Amino acid sequence: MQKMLSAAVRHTARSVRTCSSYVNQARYVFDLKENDDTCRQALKSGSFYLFHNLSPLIRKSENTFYTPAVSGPDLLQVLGSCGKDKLSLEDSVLLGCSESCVAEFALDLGSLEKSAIEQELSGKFTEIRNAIAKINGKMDAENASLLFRARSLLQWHDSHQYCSKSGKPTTKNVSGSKRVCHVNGLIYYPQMSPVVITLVSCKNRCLLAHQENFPAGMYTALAGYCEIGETLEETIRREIAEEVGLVVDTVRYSGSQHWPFPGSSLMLACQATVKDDKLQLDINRAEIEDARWFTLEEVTEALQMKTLPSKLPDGTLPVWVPPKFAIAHHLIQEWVQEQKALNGS
Ligand SMILES: NC(=O)C1=CN([C@@H]2O[C@H](COP(=O)(O)OP(=O)(O)OC[C@H]3O[C@@H](n4cnc5c(N)ncnc54)[C@H](OP(=O)(O)O)[C@@H]3O)[C@@H](O)[C@H]2O)C=CC1
Ligand SMILES: [Mg+2]
Repeated sequence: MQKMLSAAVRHTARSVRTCSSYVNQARYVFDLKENDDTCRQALKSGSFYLFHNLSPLIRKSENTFYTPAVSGPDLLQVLGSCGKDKLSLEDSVLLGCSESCVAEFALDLGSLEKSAIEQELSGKFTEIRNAIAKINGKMDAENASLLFRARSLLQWHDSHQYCSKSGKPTTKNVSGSKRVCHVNGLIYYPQMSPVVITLVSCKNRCLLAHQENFPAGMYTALAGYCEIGETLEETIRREIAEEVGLVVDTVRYSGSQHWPFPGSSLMLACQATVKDDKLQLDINRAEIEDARWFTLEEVTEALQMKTLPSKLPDGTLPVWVPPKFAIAHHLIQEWVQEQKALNGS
């Protein structure tokens, strides 16, 4: 979280203490999570990212988009004019802290009237998933990952209002790092599901798939939820066999990303290969609409394509891959770069 905010969005934050190193920042955030009084104090000088029913407030500045950080006093003013009695700063959840140790929070203003807040704060509450194509490449990647974290946390709190054992309401601590049932003492921590996303390749071809619920023309690497008891490698092996009928030969970890759609997932991205005498696909149509082997040239072209490209003269859409926000894009790009390095181009 140390460099989450661009200079453009940090202007309203007031420095309250100095965090000269990443270790200091991490320990400050730990303190905020553990200590309700420290966190309550930090709310007064913190900066706030605002949402409305999980849609973040986004501002446009020339050709870029960003989420404005609103100061505590400014937010109190907005709440004062738009519905102070319905919400307080303590309904926020802690996201982390800036390099100068200003605590950063997210607050969902879904119980207030949207347009009045948008007008007051000169922004628009925008459903992130629908806006990805529009803001692709025009929003700082760190800003996007801050939005993903905030959305997941707010959604988790919204759906964990009651204890699954006692059925009674749960209460969040001030930072929102947990919820507690005061009847039986059960503690709930924000959860996420591990998901593997794998780019299967064989020499100079890689496998991309299209699902019915994807936007038209979008192809991506194969993904699937980890089942309880599985290792990462076992999930990859099972998902690839289930979805396209291939047997994975080698697996290499590539990177990870938090992904807040539809719930909170930790996407674990891997490169996998299959043997070149076993390339015949047997597509599971219940899960995948189409899957194909693509050449390096085809994938290079798809990477350069804008999201939601225009139709070709024959009425079909060219193949395109997920935008830079998605780890799938980086997985595909990594494979292209490795192939080009192998070919010496
Ligand atoms: N960031 C990125 O680059 C990308 C992210 N993704 C994400 O990866 C995720 C998984 O990919 P997908 O191919 O759909 O996964 P799967 O192939 O595992 O299929 C999804 C189905 O698995 C079932 N399921 C099992 N466990 C869970 C769980 N913990 N949460 C939700 N559903 C579960 C659901 O079935 P049922 O509804 O029948 O219960 C769901 O419809 C998606 O949410 C997608 O958004 C995908 C591609 C790229
Ligand atoms: Mg899948």
